[in-house]
Amino acid sequence: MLRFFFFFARIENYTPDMSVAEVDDSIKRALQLWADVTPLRFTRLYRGTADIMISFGVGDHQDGYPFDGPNGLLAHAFPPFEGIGGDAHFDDDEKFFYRSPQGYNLFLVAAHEFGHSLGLEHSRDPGALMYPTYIHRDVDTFVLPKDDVDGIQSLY
Ligand SMILES: CNC(=O)[C@@H](NC(=O)[C@H](CC(C)C)CN(O)C=O)C(C)(C)C
Ligand SMILES: [Ca+2]
Ligand SMILES: [Zn+2]
Ligand SMILES: [Zn+2]
Repeated sequence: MLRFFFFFARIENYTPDMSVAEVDDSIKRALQLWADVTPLRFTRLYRGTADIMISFGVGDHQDGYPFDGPNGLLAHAFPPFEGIGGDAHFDDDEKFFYRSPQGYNLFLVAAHEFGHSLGLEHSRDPGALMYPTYIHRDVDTFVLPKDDVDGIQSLY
């Protein structure tokens, strides 16, 4: 019998770095990466409280984990549990890109954060998405590395 894990996600605000459509598509594809290899299913909410509340903020944004200005920390997310659990915050002092050979790609950053939102810790494999340091990759050819597939499938 097929069993699914349903998560709700809501984009609370937007970065000025990209168009709304580009942010929406980046987030959608970052969630789809994980759904493609698990019985996870994501539904977008436009109001109210979702499991994964997605927002952009700068400096102290009232969760006890202030951002640090340009570069350094790019984003953070909380492991799944009630309240702030699952939420993903992006440092809007960064310039996020939709598709470009350099800079911080929102899809890649978001995919990493959602790994945390779903319960994954960091990986020691430098090829893994869950490696603690941002590594730029070509988003057109990006597929979820095996280390990450194994990790998420060990949870769901
Ligand atoms: C360019 N700056 C970096 O590589 C920084 N790493 C990050 O901002 C991590 C997110 C990336 C991997 C998307 C933070 N993290 O783990 C969130 O879950 C530092 C290594 C400087 C901390
Ligand atoms: Ca920063
Ligand atoms: Zn935060
Ligand atoms: Zn991380």
